[in-house]
Amino acid sequence: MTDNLNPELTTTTESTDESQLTRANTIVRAEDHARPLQLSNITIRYGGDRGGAEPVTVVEDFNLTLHAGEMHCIAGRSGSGKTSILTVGAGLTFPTSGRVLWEGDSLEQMGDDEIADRRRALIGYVDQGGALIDGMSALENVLLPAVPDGEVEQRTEMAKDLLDLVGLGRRMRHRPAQLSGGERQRVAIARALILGTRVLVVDEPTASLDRASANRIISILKDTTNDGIAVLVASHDHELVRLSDTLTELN
Ligand SMILES: Nc1ncnc2c1ncn2[C@@H]1O[C@H](COP(=O)(O)OP(=O)(O)OP(=O)(O)O)[C@@H](O)[C@H]1O
Repeated sequence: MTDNLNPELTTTTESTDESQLTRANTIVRAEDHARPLQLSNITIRYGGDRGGAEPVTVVEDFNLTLHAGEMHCIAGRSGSGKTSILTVGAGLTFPTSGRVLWEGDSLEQMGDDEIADRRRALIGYVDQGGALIDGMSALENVLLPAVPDGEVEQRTEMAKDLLDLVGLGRRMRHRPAQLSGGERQRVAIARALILGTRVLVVDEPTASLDRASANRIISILKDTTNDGIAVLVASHDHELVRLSDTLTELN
């Protein structure tokens, strides 16, 4: 794929200025663009509240630096903590201890509103199954993240381009029920890229897909990294593991 999935990214990385302005109006140093996501000494523990379920430590002292233009795969058996790490990295949940840094800034120093703003500008999250809204077309689903900022009109061409790039240019008016599992997953990936994402976080994107559909998803994720986007993916798919640039295997 030679087309650029992320025009905003090109604009910012081509600049030689030491500091750059992101959509969230935050000054980001150039070197921090190269490491959009870092997890430092992350421990995730669930339960243990008074009267609650038994405590379970899922992840202990976990470290990861995700680089721009790289696909990192978190592999491991079911229940090993892959989704837990993805949601912590995306700032959707908080670790029990440790630090999450987005472009060099620690989430500990941010309030809820700033985390939400920064997440919208930085991260596209595709959850397991890539849930879409049933009553909306593929195009409307892709444009959904642009609704809160009133940017639907301005992003419509980009949404069409993204659907083209994931091979669904002729299915824009189709609703999720009219698409296959792999096609729905591709719409979900396009939707996660619509705001000019620099980090694409994807949970088990090839689960329950046949080999051909799974390979198509993998090649879209690889193409995404060619545009400088960092991809963090949880998967036990051998082909995805093989094609990732870096790998963490959880026990
Ligand atoms: N909110 C929660 N409260 C208690 N336990 C939880 C919670 N969320 C996850 N867990 C437990 O933490 C462990 C890790 O879950 P997680 O979903 O991160 O694993 P996973 O590797 O993504 O699994 P899978 O491959 O099956 O999706 C599991 O044992 C799960 O039951």
